[in-house]
Amino acid sequence: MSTGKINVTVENIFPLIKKFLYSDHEIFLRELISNATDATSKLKHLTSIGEAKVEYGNPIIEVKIDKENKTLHIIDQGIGMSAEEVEKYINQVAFSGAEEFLEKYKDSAKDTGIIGHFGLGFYSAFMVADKVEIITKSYKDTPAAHWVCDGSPEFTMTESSKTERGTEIILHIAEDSTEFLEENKISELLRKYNKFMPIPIKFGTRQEALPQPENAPEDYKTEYTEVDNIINNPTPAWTKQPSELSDADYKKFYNELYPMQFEEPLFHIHLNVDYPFNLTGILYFPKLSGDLNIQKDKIQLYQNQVFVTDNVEGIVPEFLTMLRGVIDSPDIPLNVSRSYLQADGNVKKISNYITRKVADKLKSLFNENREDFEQKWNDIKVVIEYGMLSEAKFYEKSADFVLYPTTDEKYYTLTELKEAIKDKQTDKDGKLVVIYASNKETQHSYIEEAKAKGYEVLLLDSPIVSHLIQKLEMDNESLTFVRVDADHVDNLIRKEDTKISKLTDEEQTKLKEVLETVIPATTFTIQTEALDSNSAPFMITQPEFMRRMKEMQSTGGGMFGMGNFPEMYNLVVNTNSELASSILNMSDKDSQQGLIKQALDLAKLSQGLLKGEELTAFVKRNFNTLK
Ligand SMILES: Nc1ncnc2c1ncn2[C@@H]1O[C@H](COP(=O)(O)OP(=O)(O)OP(=O)(O)O)[C@@H](O)[C@H]1O
Repeated sequence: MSTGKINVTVENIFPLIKKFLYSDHEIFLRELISNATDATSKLKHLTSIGEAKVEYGNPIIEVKIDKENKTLHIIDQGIGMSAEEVEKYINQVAFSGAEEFLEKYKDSAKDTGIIGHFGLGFYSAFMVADKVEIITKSYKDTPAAHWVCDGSPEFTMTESSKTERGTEIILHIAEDSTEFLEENKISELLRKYNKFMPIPIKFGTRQEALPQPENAPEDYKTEYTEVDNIINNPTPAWTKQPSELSDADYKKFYNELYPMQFEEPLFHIHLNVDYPFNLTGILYFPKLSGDLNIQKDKIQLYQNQVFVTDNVEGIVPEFLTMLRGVIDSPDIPLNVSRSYLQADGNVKKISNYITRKVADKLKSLFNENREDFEQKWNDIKVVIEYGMLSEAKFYEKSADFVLYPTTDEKYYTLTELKEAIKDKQTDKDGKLVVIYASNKETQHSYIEEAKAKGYEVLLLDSPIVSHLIQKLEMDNESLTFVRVDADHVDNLIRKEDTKISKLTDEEQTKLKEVLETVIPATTFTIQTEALDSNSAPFMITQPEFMRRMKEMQSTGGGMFGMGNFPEMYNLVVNTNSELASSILNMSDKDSQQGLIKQALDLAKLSQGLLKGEELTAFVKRNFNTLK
């Protein structure tokens, strides 16, 4: 037996580790299983190159709980270590690594961020155990070693009688960590961190039904056999080549990743690059409904099949964090703070690569089956529009596949749209006016009027659309967007002035005065217009500029302070309508006021603005006229 003192300068760093990593104790299991996996993979490599003259076989890693002795065991069949190697790798490497770690991250460890994803390695065992044993036998012909350390820098090392190759780590779980002796807890951790690790991991056994024999009697009772309970899939879809996978395989993997997600993904993107960085993965475009699973089922980041985090902020461009799937890369630095991550050149390249792949995929989906793409548009548009606004590269590429749907479900690209509307929707200054609606129901009458004039009306209803329109207008000088209810239909596209007014200027002024006695200027700005005599006599509109700025502010951006402004409405009164003349010529003040009130209420009704008490009074008044 030998005893010794581990060469650390900090007398007792265990309490420090516990303190700093309090919330992330659970990562110890991931670290130990990673070591076991590495040891097994190394053996595979050594046997394959003829360096290790032993049978590789079908090694597994076993995790075992011994409740009685309050121990947790992690057993592998990998390369193992000789006593000298334990001395070197554990006493020196692991411990000095831990010390270095502490020195470096003493301060940043307090930040929440990515702290849980450090590779603290073997040392992390002491976060949950007050004594750790290593029983290990090297693949080389050396005696097995037994190392014991109780958390102080002192250790003992003896020879062990272990005969099989590999390493067993025994954790004597500390009083304050007994949750790690619970089967459910360990199961949960294995599912979270080790679901796709490359070596099979056994945790207990399970019953498996034996196949029913041929000619089984009617009252045949299914027989069961006990088999290893393997908790992981060592060859997840992203580690395979796209050519090996069918659509069904991709869907199956989606279910494996998100067992609680019952909706199928719309499509997937297989990522695979090995220069200038290594990255594999599969991203899925989900159907984005308003449910909260969006929050829960996120993109998962792996490092060589070990789960790291599902917070991929900074690695995946923000607009794509709404997607699902996995990214696996050994090149993403995990032991650094978020701000560093954002400045890291490799990480930026990864983010650009993902953006480009997503754009390419969207383009090919559009080219290969436009009809199908159109059907999916409603479910993917928010991600795309967000990408157009936030990533210049994506915006450039998006012109190839972004669609502009009409209220009649016709889908145009921007180029097609310009061509389709250029004859009827060019104004007197040569600008192309794109008319759009944001809600088919509430803007129904406006949409109908615009369509009756032969205009195309787009349906742009996502929450960030006002920002997008603003950007499109900036990039296309000859293009201007206007919502159907921004003005009277005759004014949406200003053509040469050929308006003839029935009323003289004095009559128009007088009409305005009369209207203002009933309709105070604080609620509506009255705008008298000589329009087609068949057009609606009263119409409420919302000027484009103010409305858009307000919308932009409520979704971030726009003009400062605009969000607090009240809604702005105009009341367009058609001076060529019969109603305008009637109002003007009425001698009885009460009847005149009644008529104005009725016309205003009808206009409000069509904009969905007549509510509450006003609506009740309106309905009552109108029933009375039916008596
Ligand atoms: N199960 C094991 N079988 C064989 N060798 C092991 C085993 N566990 C640890 N080792 C050896 O001990 C060394 C130190 O392990 P430790 O986990 O502290 O660091 P690491 O794995 O090198 O790096 P990381 O900090 O990323 O985990 C390993 O590099 C390895 O040589």
